[in-house]
Amino acid sequence: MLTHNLGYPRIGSQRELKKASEKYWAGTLSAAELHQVGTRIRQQNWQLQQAAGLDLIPCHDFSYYDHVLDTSMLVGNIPARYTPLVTQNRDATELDLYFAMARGYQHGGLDLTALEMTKWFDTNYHYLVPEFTKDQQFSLFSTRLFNEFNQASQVLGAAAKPMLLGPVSYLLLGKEKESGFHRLELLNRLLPVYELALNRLHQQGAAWVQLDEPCLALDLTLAEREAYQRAYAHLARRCPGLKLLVTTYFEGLRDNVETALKLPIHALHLDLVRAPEQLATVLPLVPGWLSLSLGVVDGRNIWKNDYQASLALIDVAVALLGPERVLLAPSCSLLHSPCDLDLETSTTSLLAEIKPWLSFAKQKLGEVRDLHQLATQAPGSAELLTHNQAALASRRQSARIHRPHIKERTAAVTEANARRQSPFAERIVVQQARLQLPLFPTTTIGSFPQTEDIRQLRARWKKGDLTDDAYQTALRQATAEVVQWQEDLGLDVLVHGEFERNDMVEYFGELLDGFAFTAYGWVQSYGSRCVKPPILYGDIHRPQDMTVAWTTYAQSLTTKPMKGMLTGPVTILQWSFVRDDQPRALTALQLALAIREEVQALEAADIGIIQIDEPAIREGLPLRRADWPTYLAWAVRAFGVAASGVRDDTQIHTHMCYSEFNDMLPAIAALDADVITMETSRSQMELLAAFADFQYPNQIGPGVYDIHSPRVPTVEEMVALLEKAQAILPAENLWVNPDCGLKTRKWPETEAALRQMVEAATQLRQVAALQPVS
Ligand SMILES: CN1c2c(nc(N)[nH]c2=O)NC[C@@H]1CNc1ccc(C(=O)N[C@@H](CCC(=O)N[C@@H](CCC(=O)N[C@@H](CCC(=O)O)C(=O)O)C(=O)O)C(=O)O)cc1
Ligand SMILES: N[C@@H](CCS)C(=O)O
Ligand SMILES: [Zn+2]
Repeated sequence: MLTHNLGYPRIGSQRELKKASEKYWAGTLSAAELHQVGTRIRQQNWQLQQAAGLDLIPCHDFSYYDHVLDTSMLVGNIPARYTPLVTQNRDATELDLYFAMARGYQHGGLDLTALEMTKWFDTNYHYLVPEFTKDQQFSLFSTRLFNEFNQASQVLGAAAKPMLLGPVSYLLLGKEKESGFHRLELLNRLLPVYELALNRLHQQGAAWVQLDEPCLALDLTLAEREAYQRAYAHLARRCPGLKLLVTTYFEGLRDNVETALKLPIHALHLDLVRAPEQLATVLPLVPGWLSLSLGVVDGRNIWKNDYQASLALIDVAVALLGPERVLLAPSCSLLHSPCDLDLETSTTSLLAEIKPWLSFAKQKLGEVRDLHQLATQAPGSAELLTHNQAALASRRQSARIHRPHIKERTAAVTEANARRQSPFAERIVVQQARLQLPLFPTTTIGSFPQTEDIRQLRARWKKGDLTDDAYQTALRQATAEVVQWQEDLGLDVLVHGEFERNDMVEYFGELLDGFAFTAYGWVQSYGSRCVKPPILYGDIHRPQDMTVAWTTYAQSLTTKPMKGMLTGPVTILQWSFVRDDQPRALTALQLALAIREEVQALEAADIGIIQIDEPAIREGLPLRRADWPTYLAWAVRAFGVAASGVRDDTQIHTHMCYSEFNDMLPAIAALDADVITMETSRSQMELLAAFADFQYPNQIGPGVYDIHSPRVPTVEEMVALLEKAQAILPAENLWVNPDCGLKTRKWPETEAALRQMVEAATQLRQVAALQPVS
């Protein structure tokens, strides 16, 4: 029984890669220094996994930005718009090209947009979407895979297990950039490149190669299933001698079991945390040539593994297949886990109390090793099991988790609590009478640049080097400046800037009872950006106002409407590590009640517009359509509960970003937010056509520029996008705003972009004023 790992966090336990990449982009670190940081992180990760006793250790799980982009680089899928970077700039390196595709490029007269970015399945990780054209060609381009395999094998003193995104998932996760073909038609051109790569790895000494095929756990068409057969028949035939391990995760195989089990591969990985029930279906059908990798340790959450439950799964598999055909592993890559619980050394925090219940990436490797020890009944097994059961029992019995009055309130929520008092058509009339907004009102999504200054201020305050008073005073000053600045720019609906927030979820986690938070529990979100998800371990209670003082202070400085800014219940749920001892729907409802109280407190403080961000509502959508109705029903209800405890003249906004929303328009309409602001600019407003077809009744602010790139949009391109929007949606329903919050941007580009955005709205208003009144 071999133990292995699908992937280890690549940011470094102290976020070394984030810090180095950002310095490299700022021009204060050389490429060689950045590569040194990368090399060091990989080396540490390999050594740590070796020390944990794993048999097969992954390599090429590291990435300087994103592993899907790495695959594009490997197979030479570089969209034509990046060619001038190489032809016009002789000094441009592969790394420059790589980061240009990731972040856009605006230098030396070149203005290249980044690849589109979207959510990696139902996680908070974002990948860069491969672009495909009809005559797409592939060829081996980047040699990073081969270099890293050599490095790993040197460090380990044995062959590492290279991992790469499988060819079918790679194609399915991409997008056609022109009509007239389907990207799966490119498979025949792609496979020879995979074949070359695998054979080269084999020549370098690889025995196993891990090919991630998470799409194999999705709803598949016949053509997609056939593509899997074709792809792996080809690779098995052309790469003899290599042991191919195909991994699936985030869902069960369900109706793809037959397809998966027919693949001529050496081993198949199953996510038995998300879908433990699939083992019973799969086991009797496993062909004689196939080994099973059992993903029994949760790669997506931070709770200690229940050894008894895992052993029950391992034992049945071993009984049927024999130990030599069973591998043990985490459920998915540990990319989604924080690095190391041992770094959490505070003895006074709440976390210290719940620490025995937790396990981060490093500890999860220990769990895989323990499970191997238990499954093979090695000496010390009994103590391991007893210790594990004691930790789980202490969590189950903890008085910290359960609050009867919260359970009663949650049970008493009615359907009326989840609905506004009047329909939108009536609400908008009283809201407009109160707010007096112009046509094409301009606004932003909430956050403004979180500069070094602001972050250091907070770091000093958290360390105790700055008093509460000094911290508050500095934040009030930043808020006052940004209010004045927005007035000067001519924005119509202002925000307070969110300077007091470390993160839009962690901030609320810190203020609500039922959450614990970590000091170093960072997880990569995209590129160099990380999040520190709070740990939702118990019943949720709101002991105090969370945003009212900041919002009312900002409102006191202006006569323009100031938007209250909250994170919605589904997003808090989705971006936290949540309890696994009750249904997510129930946890969402508890969060919704807490947010509802905050919404009501803002209304009572005379705030006329309240935005409840729900960027993660799409991300939480189950990966299988059959499960959608149940999720959407409770998610929409949770939003409704949070949003509906207010008068008709209080305008509720929501915001969503970085996902495909077309397939959930009825649910978005059911949220019944008065205004929704959303990402559309990278996809050139494609989404709006769907809203128009659906005859979406409420107001919409389609993002007119991409905030994930430092690139400053021109007035003309924003006018063009808005004209597109206006051609399909009533002008009086349109708002003008960026894609998402501006916290990741710098001030100069933020000011330039918003100035142009206000100008774009002004031009549209002028044109509208010239139109005859119908
Ligand atoms: C909108 N998005 C979000 C997602 N998920 C969230 N949980 N939050 C989001 O906002 N998912 C989808 C999108 C896109 N994703 C992101 C994710 C992360 C960022 C981002 O800017 N992250 C910051 C970290 C934010 C934070 O927690 N800041 C803290 C700590 C700051 C810090 O690093 N402090 C230093 C000391 C200070 C210094 O020297 O500078 C330290 O601790 O070492 C804070 O502000 O207090 C990031 O930097 O990665 C954006 C979009
Ligand atoms: N209000 C948040 C939403 C991000 S999705 C922000 O502006 O950062
Ligand atoms: Zn957003």
